[in-house]
Amino acid sequence: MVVVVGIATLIILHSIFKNFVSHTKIKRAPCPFPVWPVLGNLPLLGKLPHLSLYKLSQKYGDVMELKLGSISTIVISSPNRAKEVLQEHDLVFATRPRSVVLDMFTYGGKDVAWAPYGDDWRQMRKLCTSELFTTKRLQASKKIRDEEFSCTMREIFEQCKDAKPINIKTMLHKTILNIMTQMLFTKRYFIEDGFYNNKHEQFNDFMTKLMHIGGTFNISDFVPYLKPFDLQGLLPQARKICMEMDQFFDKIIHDHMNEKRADGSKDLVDVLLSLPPMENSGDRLDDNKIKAMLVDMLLGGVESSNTAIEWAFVELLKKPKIMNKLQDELDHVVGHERVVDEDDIPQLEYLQAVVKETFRLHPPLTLLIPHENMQDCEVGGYHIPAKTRIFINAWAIHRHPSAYDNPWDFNPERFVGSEVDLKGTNFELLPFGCGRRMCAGLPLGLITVQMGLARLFHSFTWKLPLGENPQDIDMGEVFGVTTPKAISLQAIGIARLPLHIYASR
Ligand code: HEM
Repeated sequence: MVVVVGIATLIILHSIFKNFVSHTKIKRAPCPFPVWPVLGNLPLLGKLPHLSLYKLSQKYGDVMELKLGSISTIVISSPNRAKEVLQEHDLVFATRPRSVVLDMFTYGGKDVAWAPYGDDWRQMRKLCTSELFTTKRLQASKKIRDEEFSCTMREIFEQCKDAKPINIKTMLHKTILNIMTQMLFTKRYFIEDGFYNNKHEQFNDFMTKLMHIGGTFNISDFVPYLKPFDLQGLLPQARKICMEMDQFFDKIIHDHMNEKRADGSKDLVDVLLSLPPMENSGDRLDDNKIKAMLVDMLLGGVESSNTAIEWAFVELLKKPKIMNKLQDELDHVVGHERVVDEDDIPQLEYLQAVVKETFRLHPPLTLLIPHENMQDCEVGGYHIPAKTRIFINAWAIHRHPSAYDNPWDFNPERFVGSEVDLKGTNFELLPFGCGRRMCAGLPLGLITVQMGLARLFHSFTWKLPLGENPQDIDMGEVFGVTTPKAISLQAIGIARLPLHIYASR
């Protein structure tokens, strides 16, 4: 009897002790104040969430837990903690939270970027690496990029003659969109007689709206019981965009199935149409999967590169010595009798440093794409329950004092001779993310930014319109799918190569 009572007492004590230990072990990350009823911390995000969250991290630390509406959200703001999430617990954090509007745009998450982690995502992601973004395919599309940048050079050259200011963002948008649409479906969207026009307004119109609505912070994603009320009126707009987009993509698919190109060349839609089905039905990949991939590539591929190039322009205008040094390198490696070629990039070390420094201070996706954890996990000693939303604040990480001296200063020299690359192995520089969900289009995005800058600064030197001072350039940002400059930059190009070079391209 005594033995039985003794054993029972030991069991009870053990379970009390275990509970006590597990309770004291569970430590939640600090939560900023105030937490409002219904909205939680949402009002703290303001118009520029990456900046507000950076400021909060100065007070609450590198791992914070916010209540956004009813959604628990962890914000990571240092390289070490990013390494824990994206490398040590890569698999646990490999899924994405749902978003009402992006679900509509991506045919219910049939794409890669917004798809939940699972077999469908794995297969689509494999397609990206084995079929769509291979080195061979990137090499094959070199001519497209070369011709598009040449076309842009000619346009700038014409405007140079009257010293006309050029809207850098609008000009690059046309160039990069043309590169993407040519690679995807062999069509240019802004060209007539060698110069751009706005002939394809419908396409341009829904692309602009897609970017805008896709990047809007939707309250329904954070306070799910408000979903039926759609307080911001996003759903009718999203439905209209989806309808127009769907018709547009249907026509592209239809044309591709019915017209074979005389030269036998294949664009990315041809490749997608030639792939076997993932399900056991049909004889090829489901149309919605193809369309969802097109959305990813148009949404992800155009604005991110454009945003980066515009910010580089701003920084180079503000620091003419850096612009001169970049141009000296270009002159030394390329000379004045030809334009820059993609094969020159490995020799252009200072250009690569300028690009890294631009991505550091101005990561186009300031909070990457949100991640979500599939299981409970611990980061920085804090417990993170399953299904928590994760924001990796790349904008804050890139300014972390543990990684950079004078982090607010634009100084490409810091990357000259440094081993830090953009491939997601250095957690102090993560503009393309890292791990399983890192950018699937990195090589294309990177070469577009490098070539864009190389071509534009080798062929022209740049100054602000008369009376404007570089130090007064407005540095305001707008938060959306990407974080571009709020007021687009206008600059005047001055030709710096012999005239026949512009004419011959
Ligand atoms: C300068 C250019 C670009 C930047 C800065 C950029 C940045 C990013 C970032 C930060 C992510 C999310 C990573 C994460 O959540 O951890 C991402 C994902 C992605 N990007 Fe890019 N990107 C660029 C260009 C492109 C291009 C050109 C394409 C394709 C044409 C592309 C396709 C994708 C896709 C499909 C994903 C989703 C990957 C997944 O969830 O598995 N991106 N990108």
